[in-house]
Amino acid sequence: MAALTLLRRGSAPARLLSGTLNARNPCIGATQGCHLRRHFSNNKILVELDEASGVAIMKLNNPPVNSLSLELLTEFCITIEKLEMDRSCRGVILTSAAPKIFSAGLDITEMCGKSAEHYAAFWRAVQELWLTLYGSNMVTIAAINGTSPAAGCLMAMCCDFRIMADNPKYTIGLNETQLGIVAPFWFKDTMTNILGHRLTEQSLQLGQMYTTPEALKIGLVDQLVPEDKVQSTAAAVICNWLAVPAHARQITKSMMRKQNIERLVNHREADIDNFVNFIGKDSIQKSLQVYMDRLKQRKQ
Ligand SMILES: CC/C=C\C/C=C\C/C=C\CCC/C=C/C(=O)SCCNC(=O)CCNC(=O)[C@H](O)C(C)(C)COP(=O)(O)OP(=O)(O)OC[C@H]1O[C@@H](n2cnc3c(N)ncnc32)[C@H](O)[C@@H]1OP(=O)(O)O
Repeated sequence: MAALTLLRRGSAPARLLSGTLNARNPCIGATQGCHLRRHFSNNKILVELDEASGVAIMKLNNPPVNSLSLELLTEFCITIEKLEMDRSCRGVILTSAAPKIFSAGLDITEMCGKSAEHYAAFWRAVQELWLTLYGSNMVTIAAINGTSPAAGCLMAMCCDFRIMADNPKYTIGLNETQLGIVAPFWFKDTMTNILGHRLTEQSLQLGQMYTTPEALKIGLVDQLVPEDKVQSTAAAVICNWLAVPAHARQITKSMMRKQNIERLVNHREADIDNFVNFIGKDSIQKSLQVYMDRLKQRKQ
């Protein structure tokens, strides 16, 4: 259904080819003071679209930790698609409205004690998020202003560029094995394209969460900046990306990501069956329950 914008639209979409004003650098308008800002929000996602620059700031807003519930996942995809269809939007900065947490990853309660039908609907929504974000034509910049485990890290990895707040308390990584679960092949593929095979293998087996200097060193994030500079740096970086001729950048992005996207599209139903069977196992349910109990005990 949604997703696969890159593949569906194939080459450069008409909306970008027909753009005239500031086609070379759409951020120019923003610096000339002609700010037209549109705000819209669903329950869990806040959006501010600056029509002058063509940049939307999309904030995850699901307190306390931005866990990715079915509701949030659904709203996320609707928002990206809406922005994708909006002629005035060319790029998205993805960030968090929560202090200190970018996203805690998938909402574990959606994967515990529910029916097979629920697990299937949930997993389809997780797939949809990946397809929509990873396959977006827009420039996507992750402004990672907090800790970002598992699917939180996946969301950041789907973006074209990652800027993280240089805070010693923040970590990022795919920690699934620490929960007794397994990152699926498309999480793995996304990380492999960033880190390479060896490092991804090690990272996934250990369920490694990286500190910010470690994440920068291995290339999991592209830039570390002081916490109060995350948004301004993201705004500057996205201007550079938007200055590249859109059709050429999009075709290149499509060329780099197409294979991974097709792999999930072609195995989507089998991947859902796999998830439902896996997550429904007593042993896996027990692992998740133990993990949730530990999270709660940490506070006592
Ligand atoms: C053969 C098989 C082959 C292939 C496999 C097939 C299919 C694949 C199968 C499975 C794949 C699943 C992929 C899963 C991806 C995920 O994203 S899983 C989620 C991983 N996330 C985490 O591990 C993060 C856990 N949370 C934390 O570490 C911390 O909460 C935090 C560092 C994010 C924040 O710390 P604090 O600020 O100290 O906040 P609290 O810990 O007190 O949390 C507040 C509140 O929120 C609850 N919570 C935290 N995280 C989650 C979550 N992810 N989901 C749901 N709820 C969460 C936490 O319990 C607290 O609740 P209360 O106690 O206040 O009720």
